[in-house]
Amino acid sequence: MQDDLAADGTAAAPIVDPAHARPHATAEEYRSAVAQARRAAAAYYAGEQTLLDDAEYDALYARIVVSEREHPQWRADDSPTAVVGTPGGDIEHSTPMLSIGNVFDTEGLHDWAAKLDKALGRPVTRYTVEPKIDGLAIAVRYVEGRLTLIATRGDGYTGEDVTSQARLIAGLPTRLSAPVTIEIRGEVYMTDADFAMGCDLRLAHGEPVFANPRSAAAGSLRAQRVYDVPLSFMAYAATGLPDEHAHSHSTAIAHLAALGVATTAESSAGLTVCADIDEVTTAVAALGARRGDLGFGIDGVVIKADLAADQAQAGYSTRAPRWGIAHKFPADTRTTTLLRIDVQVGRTGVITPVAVLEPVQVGGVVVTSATLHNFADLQRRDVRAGDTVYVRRAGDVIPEITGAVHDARPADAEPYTPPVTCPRCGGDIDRSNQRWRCARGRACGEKATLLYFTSRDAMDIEGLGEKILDALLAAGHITDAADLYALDVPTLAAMDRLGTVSATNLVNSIAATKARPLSRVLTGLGIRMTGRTLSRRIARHFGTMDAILAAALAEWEQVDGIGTERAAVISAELAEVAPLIAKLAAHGVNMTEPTGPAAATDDTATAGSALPLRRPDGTPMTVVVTGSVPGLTRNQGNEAVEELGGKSSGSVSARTDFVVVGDGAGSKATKAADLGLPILDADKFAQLLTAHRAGDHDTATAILATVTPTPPR
Ligand SMILES: NC(=O)c1ccc[n+]([C@@H]2O[C@H](COP(=O)([O-])OP(=O)(O)OC[C@H]3O[C@@H](n4cnc5c(N)ncnc54)[C@H](O)[C@@H]3O)[C@@H](O)[C@H]2O)c1
Repeated sequence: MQDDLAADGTAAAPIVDPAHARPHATAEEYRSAVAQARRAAAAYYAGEQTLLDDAEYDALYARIVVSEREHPQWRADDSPTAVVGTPGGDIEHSTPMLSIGNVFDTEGLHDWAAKLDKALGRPVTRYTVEPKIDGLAIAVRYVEGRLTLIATRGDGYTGEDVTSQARLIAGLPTRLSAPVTIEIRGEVYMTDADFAMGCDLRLAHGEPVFANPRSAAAGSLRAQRVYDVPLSFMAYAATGLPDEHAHSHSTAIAHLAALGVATTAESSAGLTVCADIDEVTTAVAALGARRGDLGFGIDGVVIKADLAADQAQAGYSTRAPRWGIAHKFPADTRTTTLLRIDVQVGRTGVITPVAVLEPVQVGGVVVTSATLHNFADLQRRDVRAGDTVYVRRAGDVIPEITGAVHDARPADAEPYTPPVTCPRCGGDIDRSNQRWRCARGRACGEKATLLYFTSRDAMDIEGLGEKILDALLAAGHITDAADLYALDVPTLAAMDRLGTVSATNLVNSIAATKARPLSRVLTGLGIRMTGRTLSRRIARHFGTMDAILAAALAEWEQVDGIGTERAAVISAELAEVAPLIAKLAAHGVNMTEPTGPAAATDDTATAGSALPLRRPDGTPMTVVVTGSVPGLTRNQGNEAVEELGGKSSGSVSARTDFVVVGDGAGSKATKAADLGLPILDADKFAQLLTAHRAGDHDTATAILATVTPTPPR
């Protein structure tokens, strides 16, 4: 079925809006989709290993909805569109426990609000915005303040009695602070911290890990095992409250909190009251941005008409209230194929298994690799190349593999064999700790790191070749880049091949590099996922190393070219090299980026200045350089674009302002012509740079005026 979904493209999308789904071609196909959805839902609600990830389920569901709309005669009684959850139980609910409608974007939200206004015949009085906790719904009865019953949502009309689990659920007191008789509804969920602990416990008991905190909560609620981990509860509704508290959703929730129940309002996500749908949109975006920092999983935001009077007037459809809607977020756990397991050796010699994945959208980001933590964990989880694995991005951390779908394992998948020697230097591995290390520690790989640090792209230390580095390492004179700055003439002069003169020259040339701009130092650190261009952007954006080290993940994403995955990797790697940075700074290495026209690439900076590659509103033009520019290397060509105030890009798209085309230009020039993009000859570009450097604005303007669009082919 995954193949079937992929064929129409729906499975590849993180979320499928029914508006974009295609109906099934035949009644048989429809029925098989219904059967598959039923099986998946049964596993999902039972907290077993999920057969599909949420996005795949949503795609399947969306096609079922569209098929039923176009072929009402096909409609099956057991269609997932006809039932809520599954299966039922012995406890009859006082009122049905319904699902909730979904929207996936701001447009959908506005449409929903417009429909609601129309149904009321007036604007909704006000709204509430609260987290859509990714757990499972329960109804909890209190009689005179004492907890008497907990029931799962089941099929929406009847649920299972799970009262005996009350002791496991934090936030749900067995006695309220007042002797009231009410029914509370809310979500049982597992916090991120409890989920991590739960996975370890299950592994220790030889059981497969849960796919995500939601299925962990569902599994733990129904199971009775000694090692079950704590569950948590958050209330989002109640019946039976007196009018003074029940006249609005926000007052009802506040009263529940006063009775001692955990609610959405005091959670880290909070409950926001909004005057209109624009305020709602802002609140939804704000909560979405904090999604990773809440300490528990949310799969969206729930928006409700706040006033009980508005709710009563709007009423319900068969499956869901009309007065509430969920704005769903992209799923944060997806399944994909593990292509192979790579082994990475970190700067300090730590050896880690890394999963190389079939690219998959997780939480709105394309993920291609994920951590497998350590070898012991990998073996316990029994993850193998070829497996379908769960990939999870909990907020802004590096994606992780939480387990494999063992039922979907190909027959020929071989168990993983960890390395016996360090994959980088071939030396012994120290296995005394769970985190394996090359026995040579930092010394492993330091030559490669040092060579890069001293290279032309980075600190560009003249006269320091590979042979001298080898000799310095062998003699123990240096162990890292910072030690280079402590070398003195007598030490160097005493070495083979180096006399006093050469030694003096080398000491001087090393010392001269202390003044290099921060961008060079950053490049030299060899942070994964950054190169020279990105290091320059980072340096210019933050200005100082202190600001870089203090930057929060959200600030990283402000830097052009840095998305969530990259931000997490870069900041983690920087934290790892922080001691080296401190040591370099102690030797007097410059840790600031010069400002001035050449540095003005920040989108907000120097609007209206004399930088030729700025648009009238001061934002940088996007320029692609392809082929050679006279007098400049490729890197220098890109640097020149930035010096001129533009933003250099490696790929041509409709958003490119113009393309600089030089000798040897290839497919990028062709694509630019296809798109009818303006082209600037490389010679003219070199002249533009010269004119700009000479402060000759008229010539620069005249050259830019020759940039004319080519007609599309
Ligand atoms: N992966 C699978 O195989 C699979 C199978 C079945 C369902 N699903 C997932 O479940 C979803 C459908 O399930 P559903 O019908 O239970 O709907 P839902 O879980 O998406 O939404 C309704 C539920 O939201 C919960 N909720 C959380 N916070 C709330 C709040 N603040 N206010 C009100 N309600 C709140 C309630 O429990 C309510 O029952 C699908 O979108 C799909 O992603 C996945």
